[in-house]
Amino acid sequence: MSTRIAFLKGHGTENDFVIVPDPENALDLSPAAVAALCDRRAGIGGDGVLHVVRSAAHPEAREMAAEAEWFMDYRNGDGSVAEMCGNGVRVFARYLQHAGHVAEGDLTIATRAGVRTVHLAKDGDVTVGMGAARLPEGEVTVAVGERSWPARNVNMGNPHAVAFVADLAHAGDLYTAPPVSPAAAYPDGVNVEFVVDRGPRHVAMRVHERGSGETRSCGTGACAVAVAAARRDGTDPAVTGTPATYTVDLPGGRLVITERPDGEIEMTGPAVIVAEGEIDADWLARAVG
Ligand SMILES: N[C@@H](CCC[C@H](N)C(=O)O)C(=O)O
Repeated sequence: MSTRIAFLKGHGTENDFVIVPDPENALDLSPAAVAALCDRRAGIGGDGVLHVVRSAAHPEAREMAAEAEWFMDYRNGDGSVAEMCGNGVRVFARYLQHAGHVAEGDLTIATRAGVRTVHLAKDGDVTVGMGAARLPEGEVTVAVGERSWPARNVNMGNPHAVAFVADLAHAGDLYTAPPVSPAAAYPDGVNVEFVVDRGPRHVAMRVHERGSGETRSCGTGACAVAVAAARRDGTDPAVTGTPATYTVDLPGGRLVITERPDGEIEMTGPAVIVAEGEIDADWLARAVG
């Protein structure tokens, strides 16, 4: 009988992930293996993989081991590595609780963007301290077909271009990545958000994610959108001295984002484990070729 690899499936506002627990970092999770797992027809299906590794066992996380026992080794659906995933970190925390590694309450998780603090609430929602946004200087432009928009360059550990549009349909089918210029502003690629207003401090968005295509939600994207909206609306907490809270509606659900005067951003939303099972290691080896 062939070896089995444990997995779970989870999502946060329908941004869905294959969760692969591998505490000692024993698996060879190549880009091709990640892409095979995320394949929605021939694999399990997901926007990305949450590879769950003890920080002490991963070369990229060893230095964070004293602060955070677990490292979220996040991979996009095409197998590429990303610095951070906001929905992913909530689902990662939910998995740790589900597996009995942590209890309800506060915990820390190591990511490539640094250590993140997480609160697992009794009501089921998960709040993540997402750190502060960086706002690189310079104009960027997002285009779809004949239309183009000025966009805000926001870095949440990973890169975003946020464009306010009149209608979310103007983003088109998002089958391919919308061009962002100048390309030099994003040497490692970019996640692109299209945003419309729904009411005071209430917006809706669609996203094209680097390495995954259009997804039903993006946590770092929602944070980038809230930061851009606060600058546009004159509610920048660093200027007003008052926290700014935005409700962000996504195709897959709702996230609530608060930015504080010191720049720290908190994101609250759901995180759900939907299934668990075993991957046939022979199948994975064949799929990788
Ligand atoms: N869906 C995620 C972001 C995942 C990484 C992104 N595609 C990138 O390459 O930066 C989120 O919820 O933040």
